[in-house]
Amino acid sequence: MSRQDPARLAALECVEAVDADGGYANLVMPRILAAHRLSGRDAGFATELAYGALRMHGLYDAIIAKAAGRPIGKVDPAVRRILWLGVHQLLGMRVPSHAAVSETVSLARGRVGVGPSKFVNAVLRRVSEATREAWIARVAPGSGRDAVALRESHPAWVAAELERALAADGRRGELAALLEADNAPARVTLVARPGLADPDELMDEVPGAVRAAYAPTAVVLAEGGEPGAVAAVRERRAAVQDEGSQVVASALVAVDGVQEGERWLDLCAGPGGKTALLGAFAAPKAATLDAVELHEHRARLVEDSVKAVPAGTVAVSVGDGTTWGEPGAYDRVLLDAPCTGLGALRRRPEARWRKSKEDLADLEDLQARLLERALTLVKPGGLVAYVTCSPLVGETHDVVAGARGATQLDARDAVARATATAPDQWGAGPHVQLWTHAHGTDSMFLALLRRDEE
Ligand SMILES: C[S@@+](CC[C@H](N)C(=O)[O-])C[C@H]1O[C@@H](n2cnc3c(N)ncnc32)[C@H](O)[C@@H]1O
Repeated sequence: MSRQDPARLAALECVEAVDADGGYANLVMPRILAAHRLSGRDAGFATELAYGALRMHGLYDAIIAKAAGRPIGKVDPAVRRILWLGVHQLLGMRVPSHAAVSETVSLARGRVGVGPSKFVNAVLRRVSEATREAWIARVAPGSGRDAVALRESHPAWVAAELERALAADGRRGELAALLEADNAPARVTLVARPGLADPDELMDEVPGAVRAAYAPTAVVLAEGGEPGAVAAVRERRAAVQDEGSQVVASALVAVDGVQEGERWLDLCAGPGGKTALLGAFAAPKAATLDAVELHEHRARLVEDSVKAVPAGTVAVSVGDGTTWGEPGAYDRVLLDAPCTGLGALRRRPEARWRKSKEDLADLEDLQARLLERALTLVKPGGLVAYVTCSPLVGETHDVVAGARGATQLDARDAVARATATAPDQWGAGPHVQLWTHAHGTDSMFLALLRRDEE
């Protein structure tokens, strides 16, 4: 039995659990790290290695096939996963070549046997003979969309949809920057829920934490920052939440001025990040918030997320948002619709490989039905915020264009008010589209609709 480096073994177990068994890296990795008793730098190395391999294997498959001189389909999947880890150390991390090759070969010997480990050795030696740039020039030459997609390891259809979304938002020519940003791990951002925690409190507690660029509630942790170590997070007065999510939820509250006792609805609430932020805004105004979620286990997560919000503010229900509720009952409705999540790819290394065009068509239909229901549940004159963490045209512009009985407001004004910025910095309107490469947030879409008076 050859010696195996525990951090590399942990990375391999994560890649296997995700690629072979359909797991989610962010759920399986903490358990694997705990089982190997890895923490600090070793845990960071294992996570960077596993996540990088899971993200970049579209590119790495092309390089492995070239280096091996055979189609990738002819490489045993168990061996291929080990090769991803080796290639990522060689081309995506600053691991010295000899260590990357010898440690990965040891891993292969222990996992798939001596014969395949020799193949791993030969392929990795060949890969180590050229730089990342030289390999890219060989397997993905040119600057066309497919070459950019391969270079940045995105499925071709995803790159095509993102290119279309950029063009629809006046951002032609930004595809490479967007796809590159998807491959950079996101810093952890916290929300200080208004009235429950203060950004200064979070920054005092966490060395190196700084205010985020736009949302006054948002604090960005330094690299390696551990949210579980923050008292306000444990007490649910603060939480991990992307800044883009904070911006769009806050924008719904920034329109019109909130009146005492308003009724609000969060129609797709799980796991409850935006519910808790809205609840924190609602409590001082004696507004109430109904939160609806289709899945029981996710509704329980919503209940947990609102623990620190004053009692009596938020009521959580399990229900189907396409049929739930009392028509005309609400002043403000947040519809944070189920979507492809293609605007949040940096958070989930495997996500880009799990979606298909068929999923997109199903989601577009569901999104349209949920928006129709949201516009039924809001009062005449009331507001609906339609939000997705996807910028795809079919999930954003097309869904909003199909809405009946409502008028679209200029969401840039609401975002500007929520973030103390100028409206014209938020695009051409009337929607607001945040972009990972431009704003450093998830690529969230926001449209604000006012239900027409009868
Ligand atoms: C984008 S997530 C919402 C995220 C949430 N707003 C937050 O900030 O934590 C969409 C949620 O909608 C739920 N969902 C899907 N179909 C639904 C339906 N028909 N009715 C209600 N909820 C639904 C999903 O289970 C998922 O939890």
